[in-house]
Amino acid sequence: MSFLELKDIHKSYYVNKEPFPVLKGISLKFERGEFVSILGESGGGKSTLMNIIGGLDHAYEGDVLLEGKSMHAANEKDLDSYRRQTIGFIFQSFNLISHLTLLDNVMVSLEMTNMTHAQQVKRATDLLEQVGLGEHIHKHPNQISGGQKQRVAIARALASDPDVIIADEPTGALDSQNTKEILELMDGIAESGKLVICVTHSQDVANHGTRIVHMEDGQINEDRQLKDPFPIEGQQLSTQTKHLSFRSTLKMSLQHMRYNLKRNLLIIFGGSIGIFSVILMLSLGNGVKGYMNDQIMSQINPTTIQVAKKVDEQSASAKAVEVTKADRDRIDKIAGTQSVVPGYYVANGAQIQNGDKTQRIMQFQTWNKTEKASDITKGHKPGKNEILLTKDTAKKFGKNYKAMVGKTVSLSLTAMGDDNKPVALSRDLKVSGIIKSGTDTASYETLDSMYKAQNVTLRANFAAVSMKDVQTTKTVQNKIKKLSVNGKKAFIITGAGAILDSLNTYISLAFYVLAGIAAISLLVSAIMIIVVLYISVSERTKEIGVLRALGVRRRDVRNLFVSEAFFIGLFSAVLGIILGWLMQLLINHLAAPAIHFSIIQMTSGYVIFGLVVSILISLLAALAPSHQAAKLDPIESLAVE
Ligand SMILES: Nc1ncnc2c1ncn2[C@@H]1O[C@H](COP(=O)(O)OP(=O)(O)OP(=O)(O)O)[C@@H](O)[C@H]1O
Repeated sequence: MSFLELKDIHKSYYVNKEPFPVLKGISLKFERGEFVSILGESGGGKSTLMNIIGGLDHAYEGDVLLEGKSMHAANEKDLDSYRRQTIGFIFQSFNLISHLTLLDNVMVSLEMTNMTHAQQVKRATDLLEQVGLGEHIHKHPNQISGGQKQRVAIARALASDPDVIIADEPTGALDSQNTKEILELMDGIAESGKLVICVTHSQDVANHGTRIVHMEDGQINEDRQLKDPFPIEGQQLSTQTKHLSFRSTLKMSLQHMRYNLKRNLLIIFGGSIGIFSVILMLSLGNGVKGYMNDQIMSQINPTTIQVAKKVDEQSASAKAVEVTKADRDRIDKIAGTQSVVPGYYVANGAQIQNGDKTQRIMQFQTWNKTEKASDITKGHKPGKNEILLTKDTAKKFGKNYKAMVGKTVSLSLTAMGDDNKPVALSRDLKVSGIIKSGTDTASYETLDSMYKAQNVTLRANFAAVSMKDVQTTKTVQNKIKKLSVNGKKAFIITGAGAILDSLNTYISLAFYVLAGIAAISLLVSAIMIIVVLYISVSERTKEIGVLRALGVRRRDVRNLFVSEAFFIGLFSAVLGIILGWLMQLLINHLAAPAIHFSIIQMTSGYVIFGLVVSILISLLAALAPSHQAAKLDPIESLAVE
């Protein structure tokens, strides 16, 4: 049984569906320790035969037997492992991976062996020393000469200790001195008990080996033994291989990114702008919402709301809009309410007279908990026959507005009788104090007695409902909104509480629109990443071919591009977050004197969101290009100039 045997190999290429036969029945036997040169005219099918022997091409008739075992039934996985374990390729154009150092070029093969990392580094260094490149291991391929490149390729081919070395015109690109040295190295390989098969045009090179096989018209027309094969000592154990680990693909993609640092930094910067704008928009939305709430909350009591009757007509009668005792009891039953008190709001404008000055005031209502007692700057809340003036109203009666406290003013307003006839009411009230914001107020009892004095009934047109905290207020507010009479909603929330809710909705809406615009820049980054990865795939086609020839699986090639996209996404997100954070510091610092509030409020939620979105977008963008890379045919990829 021969070590490697080719049995009646036929191979045709199909051009426009027409078969073009290249190999027409090749049968050959090879042994370890042989240095076989395959000679023949150009286009005679030598490379085609090498691809079949090397497990790169599976579409042929006939059979390849390795130690008697047929390769015909081999699937893709078997062929990957065959190339890793049994074959070492040496190419005419060296095919080193440009972004890896010489050491790492050799390491690619070794990373697919069961050796420890330290053993791998030692073996790669030893091999490079053996081929005379010990001092250059950290150089990149573009920093060494052609002859040196071919030595690296030899070291790489030998790395995983394969049984067969296939060399396609290994000296084709070298001068005579380098040719001599490379042939000596190859001699040494055969001498070490490996099978060396070398395609060449040069008779001199062929004469160097132990055997010459001559091909013509797709067949062997001469098979000549020059010397005895090198002796093999015992059964050789080759190194066990495995597929490229995920860690190695991550490392390789980082190495590639580092090699193309400038370009990748630009891409990452581009990507980060998308993430930066999304995070900044969300944080700004958050900040503005917080600011608005803060502003409004500072003027109202957030745990008390005003509830009015929901009526369809604009000018409903006082009776129709009355929030009755029954209504208040209904509201009071809702869990979470602490107090429900009647209130009256004068919409028609009331008048306050102080001496000869009369002021018309647009808002007047009965004192209730929506007013903030803490905002009373002088005096106290209105008691019986008292009135509390806002700072604005008080100022209209004189510069020294605080002097109004204790004075008596006359409050006039128009009440509506049950017969819908207006009744004028007026009473002298003592100014109990000044409040810096809110409404001019008197107590409900005071107003009630003013009404009674004129035989008019005061009908509460709102109820002030108090809760224990803001959260309960929201829940109760929603429950009140749901209460109905005859299938129709019974109440509406009035006052600042109502504005707050809709304001928040508008702010959120506005910022979702802005975040949407920022999302467009994310989309642009995604397209950019897709384009970049496609360019990268086409730039690296040859490298993909080399990796496949070394036994790297399709899946690992895909992972290589996916990991690169992952890193682009990750680094873009990190940069975007840092930029966003810096912007937050800057804007908040600049805005602080004017608004005393952090207008940009980045949360950890937004940071995580940005990170996840960026990585997801990059991975999605990598889908098609990485799939394309994995799909590439290794022979075609290697043939790319
Ligand atoms: N993918 C392909 N599709 C169609 N024809 C092909 C393809 N690859 C090779 N051929 C043809 O098959 C024939 C053998 O090609 P191959 O590369 O094996 O020759 P070769 O002996 O290695 O030539 P050279 O010494 O010039 O490298 C050539 O005529 C070539 O044009």
